[in-house]
Amino acid sequence: MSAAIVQLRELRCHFASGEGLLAAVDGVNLDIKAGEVLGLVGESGSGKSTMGRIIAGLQPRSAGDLIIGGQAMPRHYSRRQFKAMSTQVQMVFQDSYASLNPRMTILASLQEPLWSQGVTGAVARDKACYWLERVGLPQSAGERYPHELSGGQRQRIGIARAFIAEPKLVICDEPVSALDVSVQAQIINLLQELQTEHNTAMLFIAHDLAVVRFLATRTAVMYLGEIVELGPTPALFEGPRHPYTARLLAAHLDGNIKARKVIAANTGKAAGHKAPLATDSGCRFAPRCPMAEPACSANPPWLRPTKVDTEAACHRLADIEILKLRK
Ligand SMILES: Nc1ncnc2c1ncn2[C@@H]1O[C@H](COP(=O)(O)OP(=O)(O)OP(=O)(O)O)[C@@H](O)[C@H]1O
Ligand SMILES: N[C@@H](CCC(=O)N[C@@H](CS)C(=O)NCC(=O)O)C(=O)O
Repeated sequence: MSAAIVQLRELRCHFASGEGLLAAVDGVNLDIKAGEVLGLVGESGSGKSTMGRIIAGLQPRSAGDLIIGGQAMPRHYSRRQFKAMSTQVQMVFQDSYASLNPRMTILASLQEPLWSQGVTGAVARDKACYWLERVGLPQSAGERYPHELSGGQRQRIGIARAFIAEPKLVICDEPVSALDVSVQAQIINLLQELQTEHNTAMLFIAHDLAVVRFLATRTAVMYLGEIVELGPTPALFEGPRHPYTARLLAAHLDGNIKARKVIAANTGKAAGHKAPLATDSGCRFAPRCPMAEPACSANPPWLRPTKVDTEAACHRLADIEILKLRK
């Protein structure tokens, strides 16, 4: 069992909203292990980006512990603490402009993470030149500015910039969803190559379940601020135990457009489904769950081991396992 790079313990992030405190992340316990690719899926508004941003130090948490490389992280970082943390954790954003300074050349942007670690001069420049080539760009691109590159090229730079200082974890938040379909696969392949080459752990946030199934060793499913199912990707995709996971997979993987529309109409933001308030009790999925019983709305379920080596937070787990075995 490899060591955990990141440990989340009862992690919470609440935002003030008109109706009260909105629980974007609500009591998440999770380890990200060295060298693993952990997929994070769930509908829009389930708290995936917020969780990624908290781990990357871009969003303060409201409560709970964030432990990186065995060290408890503060809620608010000083400049020095942020620098130290970012040697271990880097992020690739959906919007490739987000990590690049428009006034800096590509070569300078690539060197920035090295400079902040005290690596400068020819050593930093040579490394940047190496990475430019490694992500498939011509050396001449180093002299350009972000707006002079295509979206795909810019994302390659975003990736190079995340990997250049050899972090232990790279968080990818929807890294290809803003790109042309024709370049998405190339970027996914590049991420996979680099992850394997450097044995970097990756938290991979995506709506595209097929991509997560392809890339991730383990997958976590989030629903309204909570992890409802977690486990090895093949087991989770082949034998989902949580009714929400089953529904998510059915809608996305069957390519069933009608089902997808029904789900969209019944889920999260799209349906005006209420975001969870910090005071809500019971299972968050109960109002939409075909298996729900009155008890489901009374107490919150917790993650429990299933018979297929995953964990699911569902009060009806025992019945679901029996149903699955009968099939
Ligand atoms: N800075 C903020 N202030 C107030 N509410 C926020 C803030 N950031 C996120 N939220 C809310 O927190 C919830 C979780 O948002 P988050 O972006 O983490 O979800 P997500 O699963 O990443 O969604 P998507 O897949 O659409 O990116 C949403 O209800 C969102 O509106
Ligand atoms: N003046 C440039 C130097 C850039 C540089 O070193 N470029 C690399 C490629 S990324 C190179 O080998 N250039 C060709 C050369 O120096 O002969 C800068 O620092 O911005």
